Amino acid sequence: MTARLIDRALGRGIRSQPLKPDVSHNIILYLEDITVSFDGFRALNALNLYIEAGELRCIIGPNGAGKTTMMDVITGKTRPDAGSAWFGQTIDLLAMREPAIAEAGIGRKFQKPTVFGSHTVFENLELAMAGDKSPWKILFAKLSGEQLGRIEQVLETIGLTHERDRDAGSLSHGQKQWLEIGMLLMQDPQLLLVDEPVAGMTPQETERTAELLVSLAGQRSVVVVEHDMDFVRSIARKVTVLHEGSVLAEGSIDQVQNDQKVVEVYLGE
Ligand SMILES: Nc1ncnc2c1ncn2[C@@H]1O[C@H](COP(=O)(O)OP(=O)(O)OP(=O)(O)O)[C@@H](O)[C@H]1O
Repeated sequence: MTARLIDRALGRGIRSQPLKPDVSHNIILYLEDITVSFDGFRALNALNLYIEAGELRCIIGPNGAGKTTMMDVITGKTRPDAGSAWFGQTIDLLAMREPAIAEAGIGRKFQKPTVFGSHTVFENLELAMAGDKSPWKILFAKLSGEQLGRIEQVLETIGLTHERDRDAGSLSHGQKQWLEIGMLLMQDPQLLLVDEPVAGMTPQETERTAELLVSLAGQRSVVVVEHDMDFVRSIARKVTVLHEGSVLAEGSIDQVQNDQKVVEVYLGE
């Protein structure tokens, strides 16, 4: 068996160490010919999508284009009828369940923040570090210097250092969203999927979120699904437009906004 086949076999099988994506070809996510049908209706239709290592990609598309379904396939929530999904060169996402996919390094931020309101910002990050260990154990255990350092680093990244002792429930909507991104960062994901991050945010919060997402890319890949075109313009280098379960256009925001097919799809909404 070649090394690649052994790696692939490991991706499917029992393992003692968490898998890390092999991005030696500079691609962190491969979706190829992914089709998902719901009662005969194709939510995804032979979708092909490639995300580069360190890239910040925005996914746009009219309602029902398949954006959520695509995220569901990547995270293992929905099984496609056909196609393949690889995390780097060696990790076969379609052979894994949701927790194993998260553990391999794919984090997903849903639209609605789900922080623990009666715990402080700091404790929320501590709890996020626990993974599948008992939350009580983590809250009452003494943190190692390394763990403390990681929490402080994440607090800095999400701009909540000065709010560390505040109950998460008393944060603004934007701050809660950043805390939840911070909770995902505690698991050090290599691919972060973010669903409509600026919905309901003030203009200042939106601007801060743009800076945060831009700062996260590079060390990891970030895929953002967003309807707010001004926001997309402010962060994206490359935009993918989905329509009827396939890629309609891909390129810079100017390229896709001037693409006749894209104009027709949005005008026809
Ligand atoms: N569980 C399901 N059962 C049946 N149909 C579904 C299911 N999930 C999604 N669909 C359909 O699949 C299509 C794609 O839905 P999806 O939610 O992926 O689109 P979207 O691009 O995320 O849309 P929006 O921007 O409105 O969130 C829609 O027509 C939707 O009604």
